Amino acid sequence: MSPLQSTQPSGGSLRTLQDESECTSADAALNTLHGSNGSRPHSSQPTDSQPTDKPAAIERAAARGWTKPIPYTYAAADAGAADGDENEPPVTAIPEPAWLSDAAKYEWSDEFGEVGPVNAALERELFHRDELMKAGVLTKAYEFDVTVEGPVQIQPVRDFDDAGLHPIMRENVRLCHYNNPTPIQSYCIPAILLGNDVVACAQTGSGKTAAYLIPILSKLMGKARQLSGHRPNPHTYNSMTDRVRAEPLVLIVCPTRELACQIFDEARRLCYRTMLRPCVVYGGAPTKNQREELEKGCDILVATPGRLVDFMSKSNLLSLARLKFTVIDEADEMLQDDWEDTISKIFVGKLTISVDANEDADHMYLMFSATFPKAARELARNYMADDYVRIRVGRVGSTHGNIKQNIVWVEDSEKRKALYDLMFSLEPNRTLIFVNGKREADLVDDYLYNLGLPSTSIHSDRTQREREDALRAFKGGSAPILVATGVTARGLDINHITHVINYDLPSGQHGGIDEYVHRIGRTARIGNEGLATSFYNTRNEDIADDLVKILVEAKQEVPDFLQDRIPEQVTWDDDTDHEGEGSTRGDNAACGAIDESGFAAGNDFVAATGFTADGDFAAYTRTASPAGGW
Ligand SMILES: Nc1ncnc2c1ncn2[C@@H]1O[C@H](COP(=O)(O)OP(=O)(O)OP(=O)(O)O)[C@@H](O)[C@H]1O
Repeated sequence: MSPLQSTQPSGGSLRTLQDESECTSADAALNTLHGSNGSRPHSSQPTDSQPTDKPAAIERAAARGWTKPIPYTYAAADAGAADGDENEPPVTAIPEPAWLSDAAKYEWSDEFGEVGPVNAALERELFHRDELMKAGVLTKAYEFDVTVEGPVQIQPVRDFDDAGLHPIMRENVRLCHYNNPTPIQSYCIPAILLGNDVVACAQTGSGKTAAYLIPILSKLMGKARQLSGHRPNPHTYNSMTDRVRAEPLVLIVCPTRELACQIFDEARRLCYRTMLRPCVVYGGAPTKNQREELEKGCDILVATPGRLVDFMSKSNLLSLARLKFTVIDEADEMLQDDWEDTISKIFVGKLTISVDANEDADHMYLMFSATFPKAARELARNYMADDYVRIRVGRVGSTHGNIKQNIVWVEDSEKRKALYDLMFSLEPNRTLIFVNGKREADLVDDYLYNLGLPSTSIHSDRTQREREDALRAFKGGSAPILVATGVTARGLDINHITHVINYDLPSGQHGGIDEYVHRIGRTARIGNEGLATSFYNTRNEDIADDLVKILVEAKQEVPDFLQDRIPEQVTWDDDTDHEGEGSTRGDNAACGAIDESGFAAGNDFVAATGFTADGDFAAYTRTASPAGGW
């Protein structure tokens, strides 16, 4: 018997989730469900909670409050506009785009002067949709250690008013309802405005996208006219005679199509009323639509690697010669071997010789992620300027305290039943279920759907049409249960995902603990709270040690069957600033030039004094909290 097995709870009165199925309080249900000692939640004996015929199943799900499952016509079901304020004048709703790349953006006209006029319909579509994320209200004090490493002193900003933003950017930030910068934004905004290359790492859902978009776009606003390529007039545009070659100033590359569309969405909001024109290109959707958008001019290009390289090979369609900023989002994923070739093509002018090379000395390179294993960090340095700034909020790869993490023992053979019962143990809410295989995703989705639960699924074998429709249904609420493979783990930002379930925990070979962190990070974003439930059994022993460290670090309950894995002290092999032999940064970081002066208490920003006498590289750590809420 393995040590793990010997610590499993055994026998006794085996509870079934049926006992909780009629609970009205989610918390009460969870407490009983998982037991105060993390006891095995599911019986291996048959239970009678699962209806045997479909009408009864649908009736039971409806009685619990789940919406009726609908067959595959999601787009039609969700086409409605957001609810409006009675006092607002009627505004014609912008119809849902056929593809996310076609989504409406602010169309600039040269007659506009410095700032474009308000476009009420677009404003409503960009800033007032029900499904947009709402920041949580802080119920407890949060403090993060922020480590900054680099040759320049970064003065964090605590208020967007003091950040030196372009007035239109300031206004757009207000329209986004971003009241205060998050800790990563506090440091990245000044670092990027100062012109530094940046490698940044902060927890999931902490606003990293805006941390780079706000300063980059703000820097370009006001200069766009002089920097951008020729732009046809959108109001008289003739696709036969007026089309131009896209020459973006900003390139943002990320690993998944869904994430690309999401970053594009944020760029659409932050470019509102300016001449900066964002576009997105990603695989699976027709090239025609994306090409047509590029031909109207593009300043901000968000892309997945494959489609980008494809378009880069068409020199009359896309040129990177004007690029001023290259951002790699989910950088550790993008720096994996699979992408190496693509990434070096993207870093033209840095690593490879190309006719279209961008030789601009001012070209800035930025990398962002919530996880950043040491090997990826070392690789990242090859692409950055020598004087790049590295910013990290909390430990690289850590989760944050507002995700309640539950690990429950469920044998493989019992997983479906346990899942079904779990869906009845809590109030119906938007729930994301992760499995490790595409076929499993289909099977689990079918299983739930046939039992009257409003589920849909997404994985890489699905057509892009199906992927976009599934996400739309999930966001719109017509299918509030989404079964997904890891493809959606990274970056997805959907409001009110209150529960993430790891039906399968990620294996060590498939992302391991980093993928776990990304997956559970789909809930409890930007100051909200959420629950992550993971089914665990002997097959997950390979990530058990890291899982326990994550639980202890985030002050979560460790179940009985993992108690013997608790280390005396939680340490992480690669959590060090020593990035390799002879690293100047590492040496200086280690020589104790650290200033612990914080700005959390009373929002007191104290100047960092942690620099070496000769002003060379130094690392310093402060604490930061989301000033006055998110
Ligand atoms: N200052 C802010 N105040 C309130 N909400 C914000 C702020 N900045 C960003 N947000 C919102 O927070 C949500 C999460 O942001 P984002 O997706 O950029 O997080 P992230 O750190 O990139 O997460 P992940 O690592 O999971 O990709 C988004 O809905 C965004 O609109």
